[in-house]
Amino acid sequence: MQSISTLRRLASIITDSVDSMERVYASSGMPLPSLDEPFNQHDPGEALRQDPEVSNAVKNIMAAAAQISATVCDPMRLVVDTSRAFHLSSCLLVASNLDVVEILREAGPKGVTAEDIVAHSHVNPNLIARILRLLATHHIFREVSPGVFANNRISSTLDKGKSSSVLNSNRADRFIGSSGIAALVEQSADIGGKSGVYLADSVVNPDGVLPFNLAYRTEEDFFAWLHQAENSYNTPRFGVAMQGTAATEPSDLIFRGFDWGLLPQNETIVDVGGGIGHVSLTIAKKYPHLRIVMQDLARSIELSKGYWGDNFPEHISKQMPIKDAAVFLLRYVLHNWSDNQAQVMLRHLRAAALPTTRLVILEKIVPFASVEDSEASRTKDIAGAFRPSAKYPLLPNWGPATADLYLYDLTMHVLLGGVERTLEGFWDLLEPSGWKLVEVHHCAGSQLSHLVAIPV
Ligand SMILES: C[S@@+](CC[C@H](N)C(=O)[O-])C[C@H]1O[C@@H](n2cnc3c(N)ncnc32)[C@H](O)[C@@H]1O
Repeated sequence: MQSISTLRRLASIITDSVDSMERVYASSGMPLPSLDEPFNQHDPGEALRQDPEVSNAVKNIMAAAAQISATVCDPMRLVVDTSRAFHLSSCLLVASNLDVVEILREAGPKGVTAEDIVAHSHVNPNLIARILRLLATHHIFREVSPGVFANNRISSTLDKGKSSSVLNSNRADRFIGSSGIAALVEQSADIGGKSGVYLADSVVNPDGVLPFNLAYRTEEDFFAWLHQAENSYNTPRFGVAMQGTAATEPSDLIFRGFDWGLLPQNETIVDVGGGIGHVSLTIAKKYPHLRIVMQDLARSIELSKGYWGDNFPEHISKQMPIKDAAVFLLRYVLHNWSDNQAQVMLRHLRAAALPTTRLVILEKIVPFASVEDSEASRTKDIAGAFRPSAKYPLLPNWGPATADLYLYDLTMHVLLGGVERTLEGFWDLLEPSGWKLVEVHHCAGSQLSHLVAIPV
């Protein structure tokens, strides 16, 4: 009985959420983007997903739909299907590697046969059809008629924006100028995927060797390995993949927390581990009165000079002082490292900080999958820290609607021994390193938060 009443409550969460989405879309005079049409990032209907009412409804629908499926399914089948979920990741990698999305874009909505998709390669068309069918079954691509495939809203996000012939003739530059989603997907499914299958071996490894090191038979850490000369394809792909992480976020996310505009003329922002510098470039374009200093490994700095040269040539910093920093910006940096390693870095930054320096961390803050007693937490007095949980019977963290947090967490672990932290985890990291967490900004429509710390 209880299961049926829970099922009804979940179903009504979905109905109520669809009603509120309908209201917002109708009052904005926009249709909801169709699953069957290619994704258009300039469609105002896509931007409307950032509306707080819509983003809340989306989370509720995703969480309730997944919970209904888990409630009604054959549990043995669900657990066996989950053990084979890695096929989805590797099929996505095949589709992206072979530029299937661009070939399908050129073919249009009627689609194209698997034979035509691989006409210029030695790839087996039957196998490609099976690979695309698995993806289409999960709403990535459409099988418009038997053996004929077309893009849909999900698959087309992989579009690198070039013709298939250009992509085919210059593989080295295939990600340059793209949104970064294909690079992110390939980095995740390729190096992340190969590493991930070693998790079980690594967990019981007596020397604690990480999955990445087992998979790639190397003793170097992921970044040192990535920057080796023989990985010249993977290094720029990683840089563009980081841009892809920004493409999955609201485009103004960097301006939805710490107020960069309050920094006086010529103040310095040090983009620590800034990669190609796509985040600080966004800040520099809006606030050209600020100085940006990039700090990263030599090869990343080289790539960042090319990227800034193309996008904002007059603003490239030629020097690397960090003693006068107004802000140390760390986006997706601390999560790469274990607590011990991250504390070493934070202590170095503390030693270089002025009393007025701010540490601005952009990372995901991981909630528990259970109810949290926020009043009992030592982080309860931090301004902006409170974040609501989903209401029963939904999982408090909205279940699979926030799965990216936990997928990132394990990605960081398998590659680097890194970790996505809870808010208390950040507190415990910062406090012994000489920093006090004073503000948190959770951003609507995003899992990425701004955490602001001051030197103590
Ligand atoms: C996950 S990426 C984040 C890049 C960028 N902050 C962003 O948000 O797109 C981590 C960055 O840390 C850099 N990194 C790794 N080890 C480093 C080191 N020892 N010194 C400086 N940077 C390092 C990597 O090259 C990479 O660009």
